[in-house]
Amino acid sequence: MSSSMNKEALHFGAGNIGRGFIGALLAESGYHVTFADVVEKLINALNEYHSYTITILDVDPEEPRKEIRNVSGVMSNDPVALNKAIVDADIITTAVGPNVLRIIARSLAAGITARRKAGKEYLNIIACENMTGASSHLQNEILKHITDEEDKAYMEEYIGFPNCAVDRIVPPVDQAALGGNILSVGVEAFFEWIVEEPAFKGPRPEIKGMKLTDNLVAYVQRKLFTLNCGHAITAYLGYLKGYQTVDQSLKDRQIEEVVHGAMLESGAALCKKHGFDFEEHKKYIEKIMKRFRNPYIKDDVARVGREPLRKLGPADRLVGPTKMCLEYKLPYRNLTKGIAAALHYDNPEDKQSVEVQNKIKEKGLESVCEEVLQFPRDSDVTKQVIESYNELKALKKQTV
Ligand SMILES: NC(=O)C1=CN([C@@H]2O[C@H](COP(=O)(O)OP(=O)(O)OC[C@H]3O[C@@H](n4cnc5c(N)ncnc54)[C@H](O)[C@@H]3O)[C@@H](O)[C@H]2O)C=CC1
Ligand SMILES: O=P(O)(O)OC[C@H]1O[C@](O)(CO)[C@@H](O)[C@@H]1O
Repeated sequence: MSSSMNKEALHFGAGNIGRGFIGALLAESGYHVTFADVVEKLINALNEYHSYTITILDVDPEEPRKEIRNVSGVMSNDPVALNKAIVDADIITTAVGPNVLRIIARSLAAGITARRKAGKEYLNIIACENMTGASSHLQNEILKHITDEEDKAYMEEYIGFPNCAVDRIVPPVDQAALGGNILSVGVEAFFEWIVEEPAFKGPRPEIKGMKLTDNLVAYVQRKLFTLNCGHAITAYLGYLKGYQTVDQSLKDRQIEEVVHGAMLESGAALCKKHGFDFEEHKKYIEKIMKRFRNPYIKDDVARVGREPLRKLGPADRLVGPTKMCLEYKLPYRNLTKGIAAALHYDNPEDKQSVEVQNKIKEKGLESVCEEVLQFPRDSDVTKQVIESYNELKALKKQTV
């Protein structure tokens, strides 16, 4: 560690979660936070103001605004400055999106070599993304760039990659309406950051709001298969019916029923798999429904539904819980409706949506179920998805 008075954190991704959640917790825990990003105006603003404002978008927040101080920025594509930040860091976190982890891995590999040469010891790198095993994935990507045996041994001994679950809704906001600047961010009051304790190397960092667990997979799946699952289904059904935001979509009883039903279905499987108490889990679902309805958060269905190809992946928020239901022979009718709605998601501004639509046109729905969802042809689950897909065609015609 640099010194107990001057702890250094490097956070990749000065976006919504970076500024509104993880970077903020690190700064509030006494770290100087360097944000690495590719957006020059964000980095310039961080280096000009060294602070920014967080507004809590919620009913009666205890503290409506917070000033986050002791922050700066570095361009992620400036190898010299970034390398120095990696060498100086006591902790590194990311919130860049799962697809970008592969890109930052090269710089992290170079930084790890530089740390070894500088005689630095323990470092933990925590990827805070909506993805199961994001830090392990980053570790594998970094290892692809580490060829020197000494570096490999050093990484094994000194660099930890604890996986985590991150939960806080941080949508893009109208920064002018918040009375702020380009760095201003609006967040819901709720947050949960749960990190895999056994994977840390060296002393555990003390970070306000970070909870440690030795059963991380259970918490990642609980969050991904409940909050993100329900959120995605709301977004895809909402888009199909012509709604703009999550809260508008949930005022539609038809949508609300499917979303709630899907979360109960995934919940039954999660309780079987991980031993959560079902009554407690139902309360968790109700709290999430309340968070989705937060009138102060205008979350665009296009943001929540972004990148449907990723969201339709076999371990992700829609297919993942459906497979879990299949494993325990539990019903999954609402989940397949959600999958079908995602397969209908036709937004020309979203590259992955265009890709999915083209695949369906070129190869047919059944092949897409096999290739993307990895459901066997002729299986009951594929039949249910196709049936729901055809039912939703009618819904599409009665757009509001
Ligand atoms: N916004 C939310 O409510 C939540 C998001 N997440 C997850 O957090 C991650 C980030 O999401 P958001 O903050 O919403 O996205 P965002 O788009 O607001 O932020 C991502 C940031 O990463 C930056 N970036 C892209 N390439 C980069 C690179 N090579 N080096 C450094 N920075 C780079 C972008 O310029 C952007 O500022 C995603 O994995 C998301 O699933 C998780 C929980 C909540
Ligand atoms: O960030 P992703 O994985 O694209 O998905 C969006 C989801 O992530 C969140 O931004 C945070 O969990 C939710 O608001 C939403 O369900």
